[in-house]
Parts: sequence; structure tokens; C-alpha cells
Amino acid sequence: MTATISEETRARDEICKVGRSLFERRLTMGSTGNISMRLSDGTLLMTPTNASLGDLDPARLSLLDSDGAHISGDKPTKEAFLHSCMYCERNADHAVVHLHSTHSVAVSILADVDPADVLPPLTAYFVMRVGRLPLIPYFAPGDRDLALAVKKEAGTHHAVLLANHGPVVSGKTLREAQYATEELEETARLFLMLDGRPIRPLTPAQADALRK
Ligand SMILES: O=C(CO)COP(=O)(O)O
Ligand SMILES: [Zn+2]
Repeated sequence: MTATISEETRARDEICKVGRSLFERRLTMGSTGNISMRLSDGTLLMTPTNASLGDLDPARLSLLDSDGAHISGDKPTKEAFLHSCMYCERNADHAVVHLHSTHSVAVSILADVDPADVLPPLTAYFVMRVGRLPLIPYFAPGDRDLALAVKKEAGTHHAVLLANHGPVVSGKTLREAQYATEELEETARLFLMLDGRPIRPLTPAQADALRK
């Protein structure tokens, strides 16, 4: 199937609109973060490297084929292979968001978290939108080994946290990936706010009931 022009045009507009919204609410700063969408023909539309999510030009987004080769537009994000690895493991997903959202980054630096599941189930929405959140060991941004470490978790998790870096979240739609990334950031903020106080997260039974 070939992606229709209107599908690609709509996706270009949506990436720019969501990027601006995230940037204006300070969910990523400077030229950090990247967004991609997988179109129905398997091609990947991605934000260019060193672009600000607040100021994207729909005509300059990078288009890659399903093998990750650059077809058109500006040079793609240095995390292009990481986005491809997410899609490779997650057939039903069509969007990936990566941000340097401050509270999520702060949690990714804490020494004493469980790397298999970084945040406790503080709220129902965290469990519903994010679920279990593994910590990916530190690799430099754009490192192939970072993408391969994400690939290992992506089959069973749509949200991961890169150590000393930030979240990567996929969704069936860009809206879904966006909302899950925002839920992760707010939960990270709550977690830091509650530091040092006794907390009462959801019980395993309460959390499991939401996962059904
Ligand atoms: O967040 C980033 C790297 O992890 C930003 O990189 P790009 O500007 O190449 O998208
Ligand atoms: Zn990054």
C-alpha cells in the first residue's frame, strides 16, 4: 500500500503541531527531543536533527524508507535508528516521542531505583497510559547500542526511560504517545514531590486490574 498524499500531509502537520505544544509547555528544551510517525506504507516521517520541536517546518521533516534509509527532507534525528528499533518490535504502533522532560530526566539519574520498573504505580493513569517502565543503561545520544538496548525492551514495553537522558514512548497514534509521555512526566514530578514522605501506591491487585 502507498501512503496517500493526504495521509502524509496530515502526519507532517500533526508532528509539527504536537512538537510545538510540547515545546511551549517546556516538556523539552532547545533542540532536544524528536518525534516520528510510521505511515501505512511503512515509511517513517521524523523530525530533523538539531531542530527545535517548537519550530518545525512540515516541508522539511525527514522521510525514511521502512529500512531506515533517508529518502527526502532534512537530515534525520540522530535517534532515527532508535525510532526504527521501536517500530520493528511494535507492529501496532505508529508514533514515537522522545523528550528531555525535566522530571523524567531527574528520575533517570536517581541511583536507587528499580531498573526493571523505575516508578511505582502512584496513580491509575500512570498504570493505564505508561505501565511498567524499564531503565535503559546509559549510552551517548545517537549511539547504535542505545537503540539496540531499547529494542530489547520494546517488545514488552511501549515506554522506556534512558538513563541520564529521558523517556522514549510509542503509541498506536501520535496522540497516544504524546499523552503517555505527558503522564510519565507528571508521575515523575509527583514521585520527586513525595520524596521522603511515606507513600501508599496502588496495590498490585489495583494496578493489575487496570492492565486488563
Ligand atoms: O534528543 C536528542 C538526542 O537524544 C536530540 O537529537 P536530534 O536533534 O538529533 O533529534
Ligand atoms: Zn535525547
